[in-house]
Amino acid sequence: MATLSYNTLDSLDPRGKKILLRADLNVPVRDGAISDLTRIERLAPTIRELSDKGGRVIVVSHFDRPKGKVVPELSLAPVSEALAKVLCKKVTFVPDCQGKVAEDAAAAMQDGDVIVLENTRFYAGEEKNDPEMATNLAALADVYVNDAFSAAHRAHASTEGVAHHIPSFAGRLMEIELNALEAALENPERPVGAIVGGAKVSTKLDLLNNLMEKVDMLAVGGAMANTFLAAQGYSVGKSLKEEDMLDTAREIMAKAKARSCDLVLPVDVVIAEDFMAGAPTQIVDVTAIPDGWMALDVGPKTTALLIEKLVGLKTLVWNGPLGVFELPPFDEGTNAVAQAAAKLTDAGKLKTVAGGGDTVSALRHAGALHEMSYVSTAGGAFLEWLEGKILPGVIALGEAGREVAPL
Ligand SMILES: Nc1ncnc2c1ncn2[C@@H]1O[C@H](COP(=O)(O)OP(=O)(O)O)[C@@H](O)[C@H]1O
Ligand SMILES: O=C(OP(=O)(O)O)[C@H](O)COP(=O)(O)O
Repeated sequence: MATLSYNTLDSLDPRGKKILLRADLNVPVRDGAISDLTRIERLAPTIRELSDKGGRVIVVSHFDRPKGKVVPELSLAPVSEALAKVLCKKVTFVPDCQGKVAEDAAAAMQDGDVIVLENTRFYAGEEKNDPEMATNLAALADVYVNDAFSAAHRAHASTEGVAHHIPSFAGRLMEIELNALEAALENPERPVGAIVGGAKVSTKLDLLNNLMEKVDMLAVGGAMANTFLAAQGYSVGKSLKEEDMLDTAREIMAKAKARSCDLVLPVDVVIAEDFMAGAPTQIVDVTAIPDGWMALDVGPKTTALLIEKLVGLKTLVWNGPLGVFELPPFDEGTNAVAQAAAKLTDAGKLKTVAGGGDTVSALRHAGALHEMSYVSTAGGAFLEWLEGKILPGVIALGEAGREVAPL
């Protein structure tokens, strides 16, 4: 868990400066409405500080994965409205993040103003870390502040490239996340267990390889588990799985055996034919998922097994819900395990560090959020940090920041 030096807001006088603030406004959405405000609430103090001190705050963020195309449903306009409500302050939405529209909006700002630019991932250059896009973003501002720890594992134009052009600083949330995770997990009390679930199989499955070296128990749930079940030769019906990653899953299973890491996979699942509330469900062993059905939650035997495993741990890290918690009854596994973790934490028997946009939402849904020892806004970034990687967005603050003349 390496750390790097970086400038913080303590060394920035924001007055009169245009500040490009990389936030993570990738909030969970359900039925078209924002279902959890945690990322916005955790970001708000940085914006308030910069704006109250006379900075001109240009918020930039991605939202979901539009893959370089303009997808109107993935506009940041509604998130900008939610930000204004949390800040109790006028926030102007700007319908582009580079080019004339963004340049004019930045040029018209007064001290203390806050604007939100449109989704950076509407441009393919964002995820390619295109130098031209990074230059365009940097040209909007005098300084760059990265407060998006949860996107710091992505080397994108707005998280990495831009820091090479203008003086760069870590925002307050970035600072808090890095310090809190280090304090909680630098020398964790063993045994350490990890629960990894959720749906971002292609980006998270690979990192289990390294994570396994850091933990004594690794439990895999959610859609992530389906790939492991398929890799074991079980049919998973039409469950979400990653065909390309079956070999990686096999590698991870073999490595767990060789390293005596306790790899816990579901033994039973809750299945449905349709992805909707009220659809008929069944509980089946993982060996008996019928064609045309989907595993949407861990089953009761798996839930009991996971709770039993928790009792033997001193430290738990958790990213990714165990099922489609947004759609009851597929929230039951996540709820039960979260409540058990909360109880053990409350009793002082377990330290729990959980993170991820949807994980936070799931823990809140389970009524277990406030018992966690630390809650990070980050999921994938948190897991990569835990692997021992220095995240590109953090490296850029430490090293690229020194390539440009200081203020
Ligand atoms: N078995 C499953 N099949 C499909 N989706 C699942 C399954 N289990 C969990 N999910 C979904 O995973 C999503 C969260 O995954 P992810 O984005 O990786 O978590 P986080 O944002 O906390 O890092 C949730 O929207 C949830 O519905
Ligand atoms: O929601 C996020 O990460 P998370 O789902 O791991 O918590 C971040 O906004 C990063 O999003 P990405 O995984 O599409 O790059």
